[in-house]
Amino acid sequence: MLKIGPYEFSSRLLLGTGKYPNFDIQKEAIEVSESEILTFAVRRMNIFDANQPNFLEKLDLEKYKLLPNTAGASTAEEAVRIAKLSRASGLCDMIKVEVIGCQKTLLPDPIETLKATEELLKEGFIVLTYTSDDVLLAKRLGELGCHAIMPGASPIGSGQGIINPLNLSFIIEQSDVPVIIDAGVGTPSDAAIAMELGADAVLLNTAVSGAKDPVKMAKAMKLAIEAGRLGYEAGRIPIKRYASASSPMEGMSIG
Ligand SMILES: CC(=O)[C@@H](O)[C@H](O)COP(=O)(O)O
Repeated sequence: MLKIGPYEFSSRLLLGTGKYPNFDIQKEAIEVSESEILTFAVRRMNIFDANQPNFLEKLDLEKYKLLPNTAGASTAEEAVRIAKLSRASGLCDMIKVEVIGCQKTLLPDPIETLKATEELLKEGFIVLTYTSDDVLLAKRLGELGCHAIMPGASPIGSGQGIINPLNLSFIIEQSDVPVIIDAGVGTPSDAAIAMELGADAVLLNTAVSGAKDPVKMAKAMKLAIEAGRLGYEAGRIPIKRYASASSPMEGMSIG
């Protein structure tokens, strides 16, 4: 089970809701993924105007835990304001902190991310923080008491996969809270590698919504995450420099 704050989930795939070709494909892909947590940018929701299209409108929201995110914020103050707006609208007490420091790379601003996390924890939110793969920053976030740490595999929407597995493994090793690899996943094998490293879950969006067949890719991601987790739990063999026969002859009497 994946445990985040007081909540428990059987799926280890968190899915974004944006950029699908249409709402029917979005709905089908999400269903097939068996994801239980859906994230969306609060800023893109027309919370106060019922006449505007709502990009969650086709979904049976009873079936999912919503994870509003603060995308669009570039300061801690903005992120906190977005989170409070989201909670006031009754969306959820969980929030994904996303404070972007650079519009070209969409990498998070470490200082503002830390500040926003601290403030939102004080406000009683269940805080999941999107961060870079910086090991010490992840440590500081954990010490603050955030409920999950979400280091990026590579820049959002880039599909570059896991650029720094070593840093991610250090983050996973030191963390007392779930580590969710977020952003940059391009293929099912990227997601499987994240899980084999020992991540607790993977959050992705573009790899599914931008695939030629999003529904098929959603299924592939689900299976890859399950396979990666099983592989991690099974324990991989040690890597050896030289060969070691798969059918040893020792103890066999060959005439
Ligand atoms: C939807 C969301 O939260 C994104 O900001 C997230 O980081 C996913 O990134 P990818 O689109 O690269 O999977």
